[in-house]
Amino acid sequence: MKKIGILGGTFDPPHIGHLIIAEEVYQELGLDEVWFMPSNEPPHKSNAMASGTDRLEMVEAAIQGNAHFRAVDFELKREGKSYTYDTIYHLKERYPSISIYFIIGGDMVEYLPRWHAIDKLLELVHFVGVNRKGHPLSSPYPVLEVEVPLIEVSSTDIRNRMKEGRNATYLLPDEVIHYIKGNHLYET
Ligand SMILES: Nc1ncnc2c1ncn2[C@@H]1O[C@H](COP(=O)(O)OP(=O)(O)OP(=O)(O)O)[C@@H](O)[C@H]1O
Ligand SMILES: O=C(O)c1ccc[n+]([C@@H]2O[C@H](COP(=O)([O-])O)[C@@H](O)[C@H]2O)c1
Repeated sequence: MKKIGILGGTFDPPHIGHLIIAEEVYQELGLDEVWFMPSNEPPHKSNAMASGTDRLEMVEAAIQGNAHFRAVDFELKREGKSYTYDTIYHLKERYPSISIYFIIGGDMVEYLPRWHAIDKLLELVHFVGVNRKGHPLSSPYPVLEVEVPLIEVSSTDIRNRMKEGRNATYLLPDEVIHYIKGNHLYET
């Protein structure tokens, strides 16, 4: 059975926090691949500023050159809120012989009790929690814990910097900054 990590997210935009946690979990758990999966509409927060197409392009730009990372558009093809249970249910039908490690930051670990169909979802995936500043890992659910270097970066902070014309160099790959500037994202 292939061990596939899935990093679901809004990726509005993708940043080094996403890349570092994906790589750390890949190494630590000996995964075969990590799939970066942008959501269509995030279940628990307001919709992304950038379109699904732009977010997928930015993810592709961010992971280029890494042979074990892949961008997948499963959720972007589905209308409405991207509940993880719905996605994984269909994925399991399509790829019956993969073992899924769903990677989430500490903020999402805290939120797990409120995820849609969480009990059924727990039967389909292994959750992997990584620490995030302000969100030490603790959960009533079985979550594999992987310790990562604390990177205090968020998409919200990057969008704010972009809007204010402030520098975001090194917080996200140059290729993503280039895409953002070329497509006039996050200017208002
Ligand atoms: N710096 C970070 N450290 C650890 N986990 C992170 C970090 N940034 C994002 N994650 C995790 O990556 C996943 C996808 O995150 P998402 O795309 O929503 O980015 P975000 O920076 O949290 O966005 P926003 O600021 O817009 O809420 C989530 O599980 C989140 O917890
Ligand atoms: O299914 C749910 O109820 C659910 C609730 C909150 C978050 N998620 C998923 O967790 C991942 C990270 O969420 P976010 O909002 O930080 O991008 C993303 O794949 C979301 O679809 C899923």
